[in-house]
Amino acid sequence: MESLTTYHELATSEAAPRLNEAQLEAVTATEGYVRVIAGAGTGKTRALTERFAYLVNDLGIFPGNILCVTFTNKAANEMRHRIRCLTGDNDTGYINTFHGFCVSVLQEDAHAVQYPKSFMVLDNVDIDAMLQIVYEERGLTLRDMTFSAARDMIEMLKLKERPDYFLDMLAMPLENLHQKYLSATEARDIIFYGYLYQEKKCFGLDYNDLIVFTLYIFDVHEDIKLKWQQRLEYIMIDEFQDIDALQYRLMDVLQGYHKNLFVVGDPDQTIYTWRGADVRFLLDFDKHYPGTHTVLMLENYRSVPQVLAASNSLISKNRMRIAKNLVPMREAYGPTVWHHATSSEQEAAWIAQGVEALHAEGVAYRDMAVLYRAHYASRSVEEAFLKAHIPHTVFSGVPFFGRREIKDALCYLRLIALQDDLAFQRVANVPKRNLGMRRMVYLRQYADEHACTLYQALEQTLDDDIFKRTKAKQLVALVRDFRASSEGRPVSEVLSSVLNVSGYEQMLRTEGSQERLDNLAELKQSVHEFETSCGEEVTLEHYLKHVALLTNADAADGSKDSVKLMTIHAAKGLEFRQVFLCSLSEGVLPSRKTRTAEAMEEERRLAFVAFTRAQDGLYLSEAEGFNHQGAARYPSRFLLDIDPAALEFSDKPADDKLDEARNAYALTDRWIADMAQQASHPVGSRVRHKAFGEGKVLGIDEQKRAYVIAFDGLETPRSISFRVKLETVG
Ligand SMILES: Nc1ncnc2c1ncn2[C@@H]1O[C@H](COP(=O)(O)OP(=O)(O)OP(=O)(O)O)[C@@H](O)[C@H]1O
Repeated sequence: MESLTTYHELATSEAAPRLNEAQLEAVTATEGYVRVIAGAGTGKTRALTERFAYLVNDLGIFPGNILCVTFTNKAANEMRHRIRCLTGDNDTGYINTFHGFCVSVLQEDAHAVQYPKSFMVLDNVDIDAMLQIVYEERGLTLRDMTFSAARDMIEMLKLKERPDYFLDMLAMPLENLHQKYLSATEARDIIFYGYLYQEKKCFGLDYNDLIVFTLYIFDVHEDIKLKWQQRLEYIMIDEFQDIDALQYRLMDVLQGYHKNLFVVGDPDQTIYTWRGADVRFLLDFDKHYPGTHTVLMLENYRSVPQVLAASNSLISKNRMRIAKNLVPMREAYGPTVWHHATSSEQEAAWIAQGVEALHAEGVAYRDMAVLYRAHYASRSVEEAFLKAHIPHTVFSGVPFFGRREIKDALCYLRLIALQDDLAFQRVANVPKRNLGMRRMVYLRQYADEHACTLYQALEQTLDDDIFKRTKAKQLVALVRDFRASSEGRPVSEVLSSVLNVSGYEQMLRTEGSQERLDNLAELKQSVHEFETSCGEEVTLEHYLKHVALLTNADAADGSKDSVKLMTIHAAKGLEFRQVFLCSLSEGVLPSRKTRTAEAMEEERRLAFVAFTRAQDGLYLSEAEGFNHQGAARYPSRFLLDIDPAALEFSDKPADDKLDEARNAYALTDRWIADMAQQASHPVGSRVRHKAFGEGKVLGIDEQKRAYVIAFDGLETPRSISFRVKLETVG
């Protein structure tokens, strides 16, 4: 174990960051199955990064033989950067999200399922554009189903009801799939098959497909599977508490040859159950992989003791958990404050004042964050910040990469790289080239008849009369010129140039859309950063696949000195010196949609994730008033979960208000308990009710959670709630 000594020396030397015993163990236990169960802020991410460096620097493993899976692209970028600093190597191997890794597999091996290397990764905006086509073709309206509901439905069908859907995409000829779509009659089927057809037509893959296609290729091509298994000598997975079943399957396949699998997670930070995450994968890891070496990390380096005391007391109220307490390593003082305001406006004003006061004490704006459960909670804070001229950036709402100008710019790049229909439809007439609806219909018909893309249709019909007074020729010339000249050119340069030559930026200048121009500048900057951080040469195709996987949180860079406003989900994995958690009202956090005891615990975990983002100070606030449904607002139960000794108060709510609040929690809890009641008497059985006497169960209303009972002594049947005790008769 010479390397361990070397590493230990390195780890405890002045030059390198110190690692504690548990971290050191996690870093140096490289062989076999290793599970790290660690608390928030205990240095999981640091241990993961150091482990990567240890494998490469000390053990001589090639970065290209290591897969390191992170939860967001932002985390992947950060890790890549940290690892480059540690190893000095530009090749950082496969540090990616599961989806990003699948893109790498498919880029190399999609030919095995007759998909081209240039397949497209679809994001929500692309999916909506496809739905738009389906809705128009089949006369559906948003009243039939909103796009967002349609996207959810497609995802559920793909995951649960029709998990074999991909066979339709792979084995069925395009025309047959088209027919299946045309002959569908129910809205659900029309949307589903219409979408599959659109996807296949442009070789588009959504996030779900990326994993499903990869698994399918591994299933049917033993040689390809073995190649990847052999390549990945070490696999490490961060945020393992939020892994879902498909990702777990993928990981299980990938580790099958070398069997070196390292996972790290915190059961108390599971906040994606609603999206299919299952903490059991972490808890039962040792059962699935016997011989698992488990490391516990509890020493928290992030937060001051006051913040940890509040966090520990909060999460200890969850019943379904393995008890563990975070141990503070910092000694500094820093408050956890509960502020009760009389209105949302006052709450927001208090936050603005707090931010200004901290700023005056020398805290940079970029080191402060305002977190909230739901997007709408940001509005009043934003208004207060505008009034007080506090620089701030909202990382929620319309995602950066979903913004109109960003999507348009990316579609110009796509038009150059792929000439796909979606990109063409989006920007052919932006800026105006006189290629409106009528000419688009003409092109669509031509494309259908000649089985070609819209862009090819335009190329072939350019001299037709219908295009006489248009700028169609300029558009085709633009695409041709850029296609010929873009190879080998940096993507950032192509982007700047196409926005200029196409007249797109000019159009925004004429419109006076400074914010959109600023966003484009930000995009150019992010492309440039990607090029410089990527190491290898970035092609246009490569960049486009990467960007389709980006989410809102990925745009949350730390360069601007502004306060960050984001949802708690977006703040996962991040840390800030000062955290303001606002709108901590019952019905917001916990959300009023909480229907089960499990969901209530997930809400509490969400609050815990928010608390544990804070390094030096945590400010919790809520306001009196009425919620959107017109009911009185109460402080969140999670505030009362906190050990009062860990809190400082700034305007405490009156005691009678708190009593009312406790009554409101009890009501919700009773309702949740009722919802959990199951029917225990089958239809047809005889029962006895304490007031109505004997009767027969006629039916069971699951929706209402009630029996329908014909009592012998009553003329008409009654609905009786599951919650009432009934005796079995006979
Ligand atoms: N051994 C250590 N000594 C000093 N500081 C440390 C040590 N390990 C980690 N830290 C610091 O503690 C903070 C938290 O570390 P890190 O982000 O890796 O935690 P984490 O476990 O991934 O957190 P979370 O799960 O809450 O997102 C960071 O600022 C990191 O630099």
